[in-house]
Amino acid sequence: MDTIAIPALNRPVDATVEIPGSKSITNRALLVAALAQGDSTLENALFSEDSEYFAKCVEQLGIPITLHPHLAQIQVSGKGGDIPAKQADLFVGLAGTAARFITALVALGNGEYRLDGVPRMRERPMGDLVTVLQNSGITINFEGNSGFMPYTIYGQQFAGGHFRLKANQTSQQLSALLMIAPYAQQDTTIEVEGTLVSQSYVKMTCRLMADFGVDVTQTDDNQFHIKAGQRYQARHYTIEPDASNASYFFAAAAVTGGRVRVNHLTKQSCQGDILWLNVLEQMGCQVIEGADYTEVIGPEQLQGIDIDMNDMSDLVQTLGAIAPYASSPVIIRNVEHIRYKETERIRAVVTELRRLGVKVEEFADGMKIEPTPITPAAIETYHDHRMAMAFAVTGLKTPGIVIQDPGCTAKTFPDYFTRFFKMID
Ligand SMILES: O=C(O)C1=C[C@@H](OP(=O)(O)O)[C@@H](O)[C@H](O)C1
Ligand SMILES: C=C(OP(=O)(O)O)C(=O)O
Repeated sequence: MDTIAIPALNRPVDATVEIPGSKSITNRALLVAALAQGDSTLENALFSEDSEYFAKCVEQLGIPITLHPHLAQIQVSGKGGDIPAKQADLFVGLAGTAARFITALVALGNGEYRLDGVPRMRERPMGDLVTVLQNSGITINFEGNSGFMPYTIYGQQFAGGHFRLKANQTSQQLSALLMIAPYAQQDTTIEVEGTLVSQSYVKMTCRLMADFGVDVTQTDDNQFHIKAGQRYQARHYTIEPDASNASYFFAAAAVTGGRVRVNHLTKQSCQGDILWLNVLEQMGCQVIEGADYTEVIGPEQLQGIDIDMNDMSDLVQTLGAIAPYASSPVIIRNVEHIRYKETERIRAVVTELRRLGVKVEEFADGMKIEPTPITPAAIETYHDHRMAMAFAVTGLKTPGIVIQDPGCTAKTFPDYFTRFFKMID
């Protein structure tokens, strides 16, 4: 297996970086542009496994897509809600957004659509979404366990109506239903039953829908109404840099007492993970906001923090990876749902921190990390891009840290290590 050795720096980083487009915005924009009538152009789109699987699925459904990777541009020729393909065998890799959003998209078609992913994708929750589709009259055949991929959906223009949906393991199933609902046969109301995790991503969904001309009415935190007959408008759309992927670069400034500027990303971002800047401020960093950039300046000594990360759970690994360098414990709470992501993330972070000799206590919904001197080790990444990207930052302060299978960053950030090494050049 490939590995990358991270060279420890005995100086602060001092760099300005560009981060590729947001995965979450790219895949939402691909979906709504596919449903719009006519040509949309997505600028600063992400080119990575997650977005490429998504684009390929949309194309297989008969909606033309032209990829211009060198321009970071994608053109989508939307079919106004029509799904031309009557049959498709679709593969989503490990992309949770593709799995959930494409499942919902094919429910609008009139045909037979088989969906599958990598083995871990077959374990990730789909059940609450497919139950709503079944309750609306759509037939789904599961090849293995009920509620999990692989399955075949017999689409027949989603009926809409009133549904209850659980969203305590992932918010993506709610986002998926919201985005197809304008094309349902009747108005749709979705009532979230119990806890809604990752709320910031649902806000992002409503924002993208509004940007493409569709309204969602929210009567309270858990009730969403979408009028049938609304239509997305094709348009030119510029995608923000990925705030989750910017977190590693800001973290590099934080741990080395250095300075990192990320261009084209500001606190006005529609991505919940922009809250990472507040986390770093609370840990002692200085954040400078420019008109079209944000800069983080790290302190001499990071402080610990006690934080609910439910709304920014993709950052648990970033915080976990820098936590041992804080002067007091870091406590991460309310993220039980990260056990269902690319890997069982609470277990993965705890295991790898312990491999580095760090004192960590695991909770059902988080962990407590004590300030501990680190013993270098080879970090296992469990096919999870965020394990590789986050623990590379740990390696900037302790000589001898090695990242196994660095290629797993291809999921959302194929040239992460090129940019990471440029930052410390
Ligand atoms: O809707 C989205 O784009 C996402 C929602 C979050 O997932 P959960 O809702 O499963 O927490 C996040 O972890 C994922 O990276 C992207
Ligand atoms: C959880 C993630 O991805 P997804 O759920 O979209 O596969 C992620 O990118 O950290």
